[in-house]
Amino acid sequence: MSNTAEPAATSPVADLPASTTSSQSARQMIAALWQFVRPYKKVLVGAVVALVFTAGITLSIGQGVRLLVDEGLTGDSSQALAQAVLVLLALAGLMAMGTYVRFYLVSWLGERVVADLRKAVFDHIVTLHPSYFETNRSGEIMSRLTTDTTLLQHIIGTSFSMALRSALMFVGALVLLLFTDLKLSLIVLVGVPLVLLPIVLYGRRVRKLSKASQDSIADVGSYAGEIIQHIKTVQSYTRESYEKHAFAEEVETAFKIAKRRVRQRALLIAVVILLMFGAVSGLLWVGGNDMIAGRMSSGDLAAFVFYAVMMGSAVATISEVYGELQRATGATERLMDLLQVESEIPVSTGAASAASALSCAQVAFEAVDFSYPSRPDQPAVLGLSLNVEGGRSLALVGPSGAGKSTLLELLQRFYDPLGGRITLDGVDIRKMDTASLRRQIAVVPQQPALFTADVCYNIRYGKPDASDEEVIAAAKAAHAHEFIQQLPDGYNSHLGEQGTRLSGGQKQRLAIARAILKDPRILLLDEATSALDAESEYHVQQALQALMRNRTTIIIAHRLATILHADNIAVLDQGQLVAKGSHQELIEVSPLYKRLAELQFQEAGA
Ligand SMILES: Nc1ncnc2c1ncn2[C@@H]1O[C@H](COP(=O)(O)OP(=O)(O)OP(=O)(O)O)[C@@H](O)[C@H]1O
Repeated sequence: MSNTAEPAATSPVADLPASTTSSQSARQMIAALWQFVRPYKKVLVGAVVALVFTAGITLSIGQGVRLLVDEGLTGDSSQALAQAVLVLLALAGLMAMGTYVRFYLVSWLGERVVADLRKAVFDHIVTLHPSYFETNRSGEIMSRLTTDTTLLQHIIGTSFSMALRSALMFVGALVLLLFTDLKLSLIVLVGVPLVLLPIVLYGRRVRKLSKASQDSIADVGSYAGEIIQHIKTVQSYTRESYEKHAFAEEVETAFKIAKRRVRQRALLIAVVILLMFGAVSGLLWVGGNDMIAGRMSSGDLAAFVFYAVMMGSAVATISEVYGELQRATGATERLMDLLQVESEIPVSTGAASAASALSCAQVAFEAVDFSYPSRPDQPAVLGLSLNVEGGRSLALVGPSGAGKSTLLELLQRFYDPLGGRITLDGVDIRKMDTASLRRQIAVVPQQPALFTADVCYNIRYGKPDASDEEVIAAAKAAHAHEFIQQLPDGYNSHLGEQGTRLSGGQKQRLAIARAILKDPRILLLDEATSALDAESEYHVQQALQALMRNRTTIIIAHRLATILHADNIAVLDQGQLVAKGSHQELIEVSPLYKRLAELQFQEAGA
């Protein structure tokens, strides 16, 4: 009956917004969670049996107390006392056993269900279309994976069982009270609604504040995340004290909201305690008088008070757990919402037309229109038609914001065009299986994405089952082998978070090695704009030449050398194709190209 063993009051996670609609969303929450609990029905049954068993034992302890008082303490025989104590000890032993089983099974269930839920959410997240992550802050998605699931773990592993146990205790204690003394029981029955009323009323207020509190905690988290991510910028502009100040404000706002919530909650607890002990005192007064008048034994009164306190603490526990269950409703809702987001671009449709059947890997953009979901009124690509023959290379040039990167994103189907279509060997890429389409494409981005792992892992990302020899061969072809060998642990050298321990040119060459290992039919290159030193540049160029051979290649070209080597050049401006041809042709027909080329020549000359 003690609710100190598993304190319900504070979970390590912040308060989360609770849903405003009450019992309906609670039912939905249980229905949603049930899908995850169902596979472990046996454990659940075991836990419930243990729970009922321990509740029964706890209730019978009241009878033990009665025996102890009547037979042992107020009787004369020490034999009777010994017997009563033995009965109590036996009950305690059984309870310890039952509690062990209950605690283990229930906590196991909480951990297991949350582990499954986390996996389900993550599995779903990695298949979502990229624009989802533009409209939803990554910090918020992370907090669903960690904070919301941790809260649910607490709820399933602790709060549910406490609520159920308290409900059982409440009913059991009530029945036993009625058997022990009808008049006193009626007093208790009048007292209980008095205790419940403020709980329900105040509970609502606390819930509203919880939502505000959670939102401000999320703000604090994303603020800190951003600062840590850009720590070098913060320090180089010596903005530390400004950031400290701004962060402190966020934290203080969160504190103020939390303070209001805590005050309401403290008030709630105080009122409950006051009412509960008021009721117990009333009971002792009436029952004590009955005992003095000889209408009740002292053991009966002791048992009665025992049950009344048990009932009271059951109600108190439910009041605490109630708030948590409300918060869990919010957390579950958010997780289920996330699970129900449908990817606009399915990763694998199982469609018949597999890109693996590509014959020459010819890429064509046909009257493509596109604007990003976050900027629907601003076209990023407008009526663009462009053709790249299989095995040939096309350089995209144009001022910043012309839509060059967007074309590469569309071709990888991170977004779908709003008008027109993109075809591979004449087949609309929307009709292809997305996974097999992407398997045909390798990208070497301007800022290569490296994972917090070693060199080998990062190169092998292009082909997870590649042998060590294949990895080394790819690194050699990418002109990366020499510098990798000079790293402290060669191919096993750890690269630090996002590959921070490598130079720009080295990162690029790892990305090229990764692409070589993938051995794609189509290659998308976004040349680094940052100037590499002559030697790095030479190595990167060599590596790229090797990689481009016999592959359909689209390059966002910033370097003159690349532009001159490309089979064809497309000039883009404001999402439109303004000219296409060879370098010589374009110099003559496209003033924009001429200007861009002159700038390049000047740079190259310099
Ligand atoms: N995720 C996005 N959400 C909204 N708008 C975007 C997004 N990415 C790019 N844009 C906008 O789309 C337009 C085309 O951008 P894109 O990145 O394709 O240009 P770019 O030619 O590759 O430029 P750069 O050479 O500077 O990389 C720009 O106006 C840009 O602001």
